[in-house]
Amino acid sequence: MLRSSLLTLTRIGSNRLMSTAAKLTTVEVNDKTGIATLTMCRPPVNGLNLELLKDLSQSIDEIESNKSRGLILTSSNPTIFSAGLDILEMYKPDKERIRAFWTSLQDVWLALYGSSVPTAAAINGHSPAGGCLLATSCEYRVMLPKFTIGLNETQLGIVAPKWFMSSFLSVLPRRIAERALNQGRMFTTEEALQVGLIDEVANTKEEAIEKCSAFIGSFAKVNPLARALTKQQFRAADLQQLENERVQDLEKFLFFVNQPAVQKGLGLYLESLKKKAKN
Ligand SMILES: CCCCCC/C=C\CC(=O)SCCNC(=O)CCNC(=O)[C@H](O)C(C)(C)COP(=O)(O)OP(=O)(O)OC[C@H]1O[C@@H](n2cnc3c(N)ncnc32)[C@H](O)[C@@H]1OP(=O)(O)O
Repeated sequence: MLRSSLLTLTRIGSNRLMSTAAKLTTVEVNDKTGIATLTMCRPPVNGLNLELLKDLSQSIDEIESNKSRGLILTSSNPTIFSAGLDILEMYKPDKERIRAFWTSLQDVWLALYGSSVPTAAAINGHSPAGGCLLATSCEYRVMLPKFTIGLNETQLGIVAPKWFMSSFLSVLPRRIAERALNQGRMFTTEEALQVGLIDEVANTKEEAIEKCSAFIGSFAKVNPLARALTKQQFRAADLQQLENERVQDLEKFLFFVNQPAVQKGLGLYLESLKKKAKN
């Protein structure tokens, strides 16, 4: 792969840092455990724009092909895991770019939810909407206290697609998932633990990464192929559904996002975020 040949390798202690210039993600492989930490680093809030999504896809592919023992997804921002989709991509969108944006989001979900390696999210900050999608696409979640996580789309007047729901439903009981989605509910760390949206709480990012590593380490004595095929069988129907409906899903998104009422709602929401940021 072209990107692999451009890859620069730097050593930090027992970790190999794999990254290219101007990237919005870094991948660090721990030499002792063989586990890769994939860090999102797009200031100010890790908003998922086209470039970050492309970087995430490439990094996930890289981790798969480098035969890492597992993948831990986290953020370089100390208070935000990811603010979800970058609303600026959807507000007054550019025709070509928004197609590429949604297609890249589909790619990231297919790669992460369907990844053959064990995956865990060290959720070191707020994780609304698309951030929650990434976290629930992983097999295990460890979150720091005093943050929030959830699919808040209905609060913005938009609808989470079926595949967002698949990830959510792979973690939560149907009744809780349905109510939370309908309400656009954001869970505090404590509430998320109580309902099972996250698996553990950690006090620091380092501790969260350790707990994620311990989860991945729990597969050490399991045959990797048997584990990967078992995971993929569990997730096959969800993955296949999006694979089969990718084009329709894109067209549905484009139709919906271009509705004047949706544009108006996104504009107002952006304004409220900006006002809040100023105060
Ligand atoms: C339309 C068709 C169907 C689509 C289906 C799928 C749809 C959506 C999935 C999504 O992911 S939509 C995005 C949902 N995300 C949110 O609602 C989160 C909004 N953000 C926040 O709640 C907060 O920013 C935060 C993440 C809790 C962080 O708070 P903090 O106080 O630390 O930072 P702020 O001051 O609020 O923000 C700083 C800066 O970032 C801008 N910003 C924040 N979030 C977004 C975002 N998602 N997209 C674009 N920009 C964002 C915010 O406006 C500030 O900007 P400036 O004023 O500094 O320019």
